[in-house]
Formats: sequence, structure tokens, C-alpha cells
Amino acid sequence: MVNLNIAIERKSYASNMPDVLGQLGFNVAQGEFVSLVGPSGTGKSTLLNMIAGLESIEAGSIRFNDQLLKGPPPCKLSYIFQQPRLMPWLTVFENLRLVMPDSAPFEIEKMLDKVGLKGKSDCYPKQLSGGMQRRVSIARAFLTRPDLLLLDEPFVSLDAPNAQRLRSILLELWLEHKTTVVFVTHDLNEAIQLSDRVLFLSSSPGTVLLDKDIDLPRPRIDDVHFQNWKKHLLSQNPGLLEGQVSDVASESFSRGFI
Ligand SMILES: Nc1ncnc2c1ncn2[C@@H]1O[C@H](COP(=O)(O)OP(=O)(O)OP(=O)(O)O)[C@@H](O)[C@H]1O
Repeated sequence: MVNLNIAIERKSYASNMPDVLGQLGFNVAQGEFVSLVGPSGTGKSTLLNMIAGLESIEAGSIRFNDQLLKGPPPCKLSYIFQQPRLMPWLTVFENLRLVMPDSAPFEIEKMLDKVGLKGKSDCYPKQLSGGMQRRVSIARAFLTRPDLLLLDEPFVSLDAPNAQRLRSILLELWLEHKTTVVFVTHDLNEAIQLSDRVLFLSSSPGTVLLDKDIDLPRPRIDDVHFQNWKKHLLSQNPGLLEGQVSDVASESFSRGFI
């Protein structure tokens, strides 16, 4: 397991381009589920890529358990993107085995069972629905037993019941593995429902506007108590969602347990 210390001073993609991230500092404790919510273009994906070692850190630092990040991350890291990024020429089973060549077939089958894909191991990605393909990407991410899991809007553009089912699967696996999670979303309801903490980023360049513990008991249901908690948060912090596409994504969120 890993804890993260983020201390970015600034980030830009080129000297003649504006900064994408401003001063951005926060910690993520071992096993904590932290969401980043912020308007489009505030550098959320850039930050995930920096944590994953895919983007350079020019000013500031990222530490994993006090170890400075220089190059590849010094821990087992999984990254789930908006697109499932499966290998189309490999079956579901082979897509999973690709990341864990030594895993026993029963371990792969067990993981597929956990994400509701029992009996689908011989299918190719194109034979699966979009929601099923994303389940495969979640199974693949957890199969490696990651210390750190990064997710970049993994449930965007799914219909509400599918997105809700995937959130439940993610939460079940997270509770089982206690992986440290950094989750990027535009959907405030999703962030509140899943996270231990939510960081709200300001419009460009990204800095933390508010670092908020979600002190609602789990399982969290989208009920009156949940909505009142959210209303209170927004009334105490006017402008928190300024620049967001909308809170509309939240409204499409289906009711149910996770
Ligand atoms: N490889 C790149 N080269 C140059 N500019 C980039 C690159 N990647 C991202 N950017 C720019 O950096 C800014 C931040 O992008 P980023 O994708 O990190 O934001 P975001 O908060 O994740 O946005 P969204 O919520 O829309 O996904 C944007 O202006 C984007 O155009």
C-alpha cells in the first residue's frame, strides 16, 4: 500500500504556454479514496499522468511513501481511463493474463466473476457491450493487486444503471483490496457517493479550492440525507462548481446502494 504526497509548484506543457497546474499540494493516505472534481481543463488528467510517471514534473515533487518520484512509479500502479483500452485481438481472458502472465486461470476467472462477467472469458472485446468492456478494464486493474489506482472519468457516457453498477463493483473491490485511489470525475454525486475525501479544483491553472472529508456513513444512498448534505456543502461554498459543465451529470445518476 502507498501514501502519496503531491507538492506541485506549477506545470506547463511548453515555456510559451500558460500553466496548466498552479500550486497544488495535498496528501492521500494509504487506502484512502480521494476524488478530484474541477472544471474542464484544470489539469486533472495532467496530474494523474504526472503521478503515473507519464508526464514530467518540472517544478515541485510527488512522493510515494516519502520516496521521490523520478521516472516510473515505485509501486504497483493501475490506471483506468475513460476508454477501456482493451486489446481487440485478445479475448477477455487473454487481456487479463497480459497484465499478470503468471496468474493461475482460476484467479482470472474469479476476478471476472467479481465484475459480473462469468462465462465471458472467451469473448473478444467487440462482442461485449461498452459497460462490459469497462468491467473488464476494472478486473484488469485489480488483478495486479495495485498499491495505487488512478481513474480518469471511468464511467462517463454510460447510461445511469450501468454507471451505478460499475460504481458498486469499484467500491466492492476497493473495500476488499484497500487500494489507495485517486479518482477524477465531473460528477459531484459520484464523488460524494464513492470517496473518503473530495478535492475541488479551481479553474485554470488548477489549485485546490476546497479539501472536503465526506463524513456520510456507507453504504451511501442518494436519499434526502445525501442531497441535504450536498446542498449544505454548496451553500457553504458558493462557486464551488463554477466553470463545471454542469451538475447535470449528477442528476442522471440513478438511485441505489453502493
Ligand atoms: N500533451 C499536451 N500538450 C499540450 N497541452 C496539453 C496536453 N495535454 C493537455 N494539455 C492541455 O492542458 C490543459 C489541461 O488538460 P487536462 O486534460 O489535464 O485537464 P482536465 O482537467 O483533465 O480536463 P477535462 O476535465 O476536460 O478532462 C488543457 O488546456 C489541455 O489542452
